[in-house]
Amino acid sequence: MMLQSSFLHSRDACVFGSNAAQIIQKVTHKNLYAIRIPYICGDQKENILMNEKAFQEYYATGFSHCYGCGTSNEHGLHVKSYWAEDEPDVTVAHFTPEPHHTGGFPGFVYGGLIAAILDCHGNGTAAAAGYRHQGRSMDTEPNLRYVTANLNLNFRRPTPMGQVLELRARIVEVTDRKVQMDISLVADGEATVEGTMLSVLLPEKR
Ligand SMILES: CC(C)(COP(=O)(O)OP(=O)(O)OC[C@H]1O[C@@H](n2cnc3c(N)ncnc32)[C@H](O)[C@@H]1OP(=O)(O)O)[C@@H](O)C(=O)NCCC(=O)NCCSC(=O)Cc1ccccc1
Repeated sequence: MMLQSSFLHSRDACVFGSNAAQIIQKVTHKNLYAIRIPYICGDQKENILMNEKAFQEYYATGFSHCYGCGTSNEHGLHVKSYWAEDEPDVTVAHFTPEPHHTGGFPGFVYGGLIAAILDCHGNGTAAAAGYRHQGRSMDTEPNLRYVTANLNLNFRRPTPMGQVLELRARIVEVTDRKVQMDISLVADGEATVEGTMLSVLLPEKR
């Protein structure tokens, strides 16, 4: 089977065996940063993860306990963000809500959870954008730490449970201190939540 990049984007694709191995090879060879992990099924998923580090996995230990995205928080949501494959200023993360993440509206996701995961995706994106702005990779010192200064969300329609949700951020402006983004949450190919976010770089001493 020919490996097409569109294949990697196909929403419900489930890749097994040699196809998954081919994808891993391609990822390693081209050093791609964004593969849609939820579209890969089975044990091979772990192999893909090993080849690609999420923005949050670069956070310094002292900053890795965030409830939304900290790799060291065993009770956390573990949002993991990556550069999108074909859009240089766009990042993506995927999140599958658990049954207890529902809101008061049965069958739909709790809005506060949506805000939390978009917030973490936005701050991860800001960090990645900040390093890129400084022309260095995320594993170099000093660490750049961004916090939310402003988060505006419009909940356009209810977000359904029981499926992988895509979190997206588009970088609008990067300065030495701030990263402005458009953010959205996509379910079933449709944006259910859209908004903007401003992340501000914390001074090193904080
Ligand atoms: C640090 C700061 C955000 C900014 O204060 P300072 O350091 O004194 O800096 P200063 O005020 O000089 O502003 C700098 C620039 O920014 C601009 N600007 C600022 N605000 C706004 C605004 N609202 N709207 C628009 N613009 C605004 C301001 O005009 C200026 O622009 P300029 O350079 O002149 O063009 C402070 O207000 C704060 O600590 N807030 C609490 C943050 C917090 O607790 N967040 C939640 C916890 S984080 C979390 O949970 C998520 C997470 C997940 C995963 C991983 C990581 C995190």
